Amino acid sequence: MSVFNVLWEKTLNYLEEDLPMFQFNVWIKELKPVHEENGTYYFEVSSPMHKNLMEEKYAEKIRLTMQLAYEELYGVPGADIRPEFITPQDSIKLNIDEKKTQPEKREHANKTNLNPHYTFDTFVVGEANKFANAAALAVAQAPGQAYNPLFLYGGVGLGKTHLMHAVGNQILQDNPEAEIVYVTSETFMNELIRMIQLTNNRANIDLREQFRRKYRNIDVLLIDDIQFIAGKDVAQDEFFHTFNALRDMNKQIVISSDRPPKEMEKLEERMRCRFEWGLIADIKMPDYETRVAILLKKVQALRAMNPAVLPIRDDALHYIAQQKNSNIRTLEGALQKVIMYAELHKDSFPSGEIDALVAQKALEDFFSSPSVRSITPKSVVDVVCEYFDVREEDIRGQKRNREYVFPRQIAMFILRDLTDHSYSRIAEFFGRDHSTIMHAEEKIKKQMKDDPELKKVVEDIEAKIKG
Ligand SMILES: Nc1ncnc2c1ncn2[C@@H]1O[C@H](COP(=O)(O)OP(=O)(O)OP(=O)(O)O)[C@@H](O)[C@H]1O
Repeated sequence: MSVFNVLWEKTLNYLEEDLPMFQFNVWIKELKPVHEENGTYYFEVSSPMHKNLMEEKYAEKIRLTMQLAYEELYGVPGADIRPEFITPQDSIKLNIDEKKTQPEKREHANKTNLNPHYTFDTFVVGEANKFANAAALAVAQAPGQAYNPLFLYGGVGLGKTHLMHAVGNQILQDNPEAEIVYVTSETFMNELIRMIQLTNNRANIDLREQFRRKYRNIDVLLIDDIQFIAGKDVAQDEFFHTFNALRDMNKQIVISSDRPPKEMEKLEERMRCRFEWGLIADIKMPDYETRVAILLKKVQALRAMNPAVLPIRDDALHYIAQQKNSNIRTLEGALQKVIMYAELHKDSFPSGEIDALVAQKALEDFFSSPSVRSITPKSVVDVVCEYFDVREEDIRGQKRNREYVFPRQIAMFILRDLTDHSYSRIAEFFGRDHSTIMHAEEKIKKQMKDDPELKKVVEDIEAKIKG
């Protein structure tokens, strides 16, 4: 799938939740992403009337949503995104059909859901992750031959996903023809369940074949957060056969987990022993110097992407990095918060640079919140249910009435705000895809900016949760 298609798929998920069903089905779903050039994203529309309507009514919404989706996919703001709507005649004039059939190779190289920013170059190596990094590099240089599977484990937000993507990106760079699939175990399970439901209908019997082809006719499988598969019998069984098929053909498998195989209680024995066949490498919390170096690298990347980001002095980075109990994702969150704060208050520090004092001000409440460990998805949902007088099964269920969707999104937002649970972990609790959690987080964040009453509601609920 091309980068444009991946971005559009994610944008569609968001728009589907935001727009009335009729508008979404009639106008938005019909758009055909055809071509991207220097930030302009061309969509083919069915008629001049459709084009006018898109330009007048939906263009801005689509632009903002694509920007949000871009940031969520790649972890950096989507620079200048401009949607453009063209009729089939325009598309001939612009010669877009010709561009669509550009060399096979380029199209192929884009067919991946890897984050291009997660590479070995952007991964900072220190004592805590040097073994995992070396193992990942060895695998990237000799896929299917060095260690198979490579099993990476470690705490939340310490770089497992980053390293997996780095393996994939490196293999793709050396061999643009390689078929690489990155998937979380949660998505693997959801796809499997959907496939099983659909194949109950005999007309769809070849879906099973399609599913198997997707996971077995590839060169590299990167599967993230495998711990969620433990105890799910059908998924474990399917994964067992996928694993065997790939390994028998010397195809590389990289697995990540929050714990080593021997501590995964509900994991079937046959799976455990296969996970132990290759190499098991752990990632620990990086030391202080490495944390500073990681933050520095993030700042450099951010400023390269967006020169308007104010310069940040080393003492500010040291201030952030000294928060010992925070994982890298939390530190990145702190850095983002400092940048946002500085942007809003830049008139009050004439030096134009972000220093430790500014960082300290920006992060007044950030690190002093209660231990993130004591706040669980269940404890948040309990308080939210009480506040809105709804039942837990309605919040965690699939109903889409506003009376449930709104508290559900608030609960998702609060979990991201008060804890360092990953999107996948929260998604798993709500039985949804991680993009739904990202969307809820962004949506509530945006609404809070415009609506002081909502801000107060969220603060009240958060205060109750903190006790
Ligand atoms: N050594 C590092 N160098 C650069 N960035 C890092 C490093 N370690 C972690 N990060 C960054 O921290 C963030 C969180 O990392 P990542 O998502 O890979 O964590 P994870 O271990 O997969 O977490 P989870 O268990 O929640 O899935 C990412 O933005 C990643 O780029």
